[in-house]
Amino acid sequence: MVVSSNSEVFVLSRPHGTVRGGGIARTYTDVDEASAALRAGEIRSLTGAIPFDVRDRAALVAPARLAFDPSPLAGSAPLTRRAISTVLHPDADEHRERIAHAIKRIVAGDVEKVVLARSVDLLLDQKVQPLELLDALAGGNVEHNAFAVDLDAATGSGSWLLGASPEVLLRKSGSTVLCHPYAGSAPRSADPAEDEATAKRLAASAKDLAEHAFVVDHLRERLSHLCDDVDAPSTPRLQSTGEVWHLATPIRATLRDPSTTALDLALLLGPTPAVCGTPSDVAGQIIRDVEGERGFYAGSVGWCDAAGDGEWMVAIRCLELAGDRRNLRTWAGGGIVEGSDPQAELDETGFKLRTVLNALGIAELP
Ligand SMILES: C=C(O[C@H]1C=CC=C(C(=O)O)[C@@H]1O)C(=O)O
Repeated sequence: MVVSSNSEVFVLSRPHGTVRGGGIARTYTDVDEASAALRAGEIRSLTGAIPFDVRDRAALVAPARLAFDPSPLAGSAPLTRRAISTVLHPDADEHRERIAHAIKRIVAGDVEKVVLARSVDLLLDQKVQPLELLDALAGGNVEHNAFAVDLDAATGSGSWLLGASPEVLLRKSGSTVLCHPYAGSAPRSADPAEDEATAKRLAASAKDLAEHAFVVDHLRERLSHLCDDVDAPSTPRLQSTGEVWHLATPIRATLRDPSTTALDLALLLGPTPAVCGTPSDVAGQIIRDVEGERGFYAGSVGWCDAAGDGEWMVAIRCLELAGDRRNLRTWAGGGIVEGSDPQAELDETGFKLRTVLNALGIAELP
């Protein structure tokens, strides 16, 4: 489809700068078609979102303009919306049961890790505009990470995907590929001593280290198909957002063919076991059976230019804002491994949901 519009359709704010896509030269719902058009030089760049299940409709746009600003978004204070209706999918009891069942499948040897998520539908008391919410998300993130993607190419309903993901699926520049996977979580605390103790417990938690290792192993293996010198430290580092402590590993690799595009790398690497599981096919099937369609949650969001350079984030800590600008859905998931505890995993979805709720100014869910 060839369409035209002058407005902004994509913004990605990162500590090293902000990328904006404006105007629409072409839209693509098929990732392979988009990737082929980019490689054939038919389009100069691509921005947008890839769904969790790559067979679903993507929201990719060849923008009329792709602009780079060397600063992240300054961000704004949180908004002051209230939720006048809240629906949880599923409720707490059912989520614990789903986790207990997943642990049984792991013990039975069917799967090693599976990431189970739940979602929350909110109706806001007042409309919120996508770029206004983007600023609030950027303001609430310590590194000013935030993204906003117009999903209209896929949904035709004027919806947007917005979030403040800390997790870099990949950043590609020339022949260098950087990944920064996150897996393993604990809540931040307002009490500095407790916060530090929580972080230390996370860094030493055998269950979280195992959960993390599945992601690093997957990335090493997938990168080795296209890269030499895949380099990752053997022990993850602690990283924090305002709401969550995480285990994270910086990975660096060198492409054998520097013309490989960032979009093709995103398709090769994602969805990683940080959002799906191990083995990927079995975990993906369990997720589809248990949760149904995830849409763009746990897919990826990013951009790619004519040289194939670009950056893609894992689409977590995010929400889909409906065309009416008052209805939205947000998600949170957690990696389930053999040592997981259903109540602790349920609590983890609670503190991960805070990223989006804090930006909206919503204090508590029922
Ligand atoms: C799947 C999510 O987080 C992933 C990223 C970091 C830590 C995770 C964890 O500890 O389970 C998840 O793998 C989410 O926030 O919805």
